[in-house]
Amino acid sequence: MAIIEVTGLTKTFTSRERASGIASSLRSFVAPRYQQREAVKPIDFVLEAGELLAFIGPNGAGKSTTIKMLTGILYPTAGHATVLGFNPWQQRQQLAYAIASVFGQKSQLWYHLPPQDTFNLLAHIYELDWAAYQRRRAFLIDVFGIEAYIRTPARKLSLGERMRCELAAALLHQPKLLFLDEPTIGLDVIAKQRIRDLIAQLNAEEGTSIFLTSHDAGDIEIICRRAIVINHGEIILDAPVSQLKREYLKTKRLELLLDVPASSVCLPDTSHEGERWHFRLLSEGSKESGIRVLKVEGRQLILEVDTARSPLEPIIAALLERSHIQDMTITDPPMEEIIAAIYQRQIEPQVIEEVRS
Ligand SMILES: Nc1ncnc2c1ncn2[C@@H]1O[C@H](COP(=O)(O)OP(=O)(O)OP(=O)(O)O)[C@@H](O)[C@H]1O
Repeated sequence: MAIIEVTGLTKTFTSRERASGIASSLRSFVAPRYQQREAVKPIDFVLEAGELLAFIGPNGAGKSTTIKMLTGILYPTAGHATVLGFNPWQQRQQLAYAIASVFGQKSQLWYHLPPQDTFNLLAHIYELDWAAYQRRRAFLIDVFGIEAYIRTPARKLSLGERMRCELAAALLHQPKLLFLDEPTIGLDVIAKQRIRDLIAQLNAEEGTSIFLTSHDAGDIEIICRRAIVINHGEIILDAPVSQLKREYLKTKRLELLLDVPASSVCLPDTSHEGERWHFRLLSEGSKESGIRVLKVEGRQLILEVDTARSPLEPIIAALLERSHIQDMTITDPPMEEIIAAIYQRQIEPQVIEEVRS
């Protein structure tokens, strides 16, 4: 069953051009000039019940604008959408009882109140049956492991503790659809993993559909099954996350701080391409190993590893044979790079076709 149906949904913002200087300001006051920005071009998609969707794209792509239209905060310029059978901008109040949203960058807990008081307030706002609410609250406190924090004012909680409370608060009224905007931003590795596990558990046990936006490729890989990629207001890819992983999320970035000069443990091959060198892991690596050196500076070494061709463990083991690793981080490529790769992949066949014809 489809819970979100979007056809030709469009949003164009019109804003007044601001002039600098008194004369120009006066002129623009008398004869204002407007500029238009197409934040979301006509987009179409359907989300089925129980799906875990990543709605991703670089800064300014149109993600928040789309979410705002789907939650009834913004009127679209054109197009249609139904969310759980409601027209979001005409039936915003009814829709609010069936959905929830959690923003990593914006707390929805009352800042000076302990989460427990916020929970009680939300129970009144959502007009929940008090006995059912208490059972639900006890269940969420247990699942989210937040018993120790719910009597502490939200402002005194760590970001990870607060995010768990935010999620619990959003789920009190058992929404069928949860919008998550950067739910793990600023969290450490352990806290991120905890939030991701909880979201996956929620989907598996309660069938809650997830509409997630994030710049963290880890959120997308671990939580979601399907990804819609939006850029400049247009959907450029709608594919299973497994395909995205296979084709675009296959590299990891390995940043190391060694106790010896990085150049002494790696031998740049003579066949380097521009700024990027092929990497010979002394006797073990080769050009075909799927490893690229991105930076060799002092004791810092940054590698990009195609994990489908070269697992990380032997690389780390080989480096440990030659040096002590003082610090190490393993990250996913930035979202901007993933989008650039998607574009390149889409443009290449067109270019080949154009050259052929
Ligand atoms: N109220 C507004 N008035 C004018 N332009 C706006 C308004 N809100 C958003 N925009 C513009 O619309 C475009 C899309 O913005 P949007 O916030 O949807 O992007 P986003 O994908 O959510 O980006 P981010 O990842 O940075 O949050 C941007 O160019 C932005 O400047």
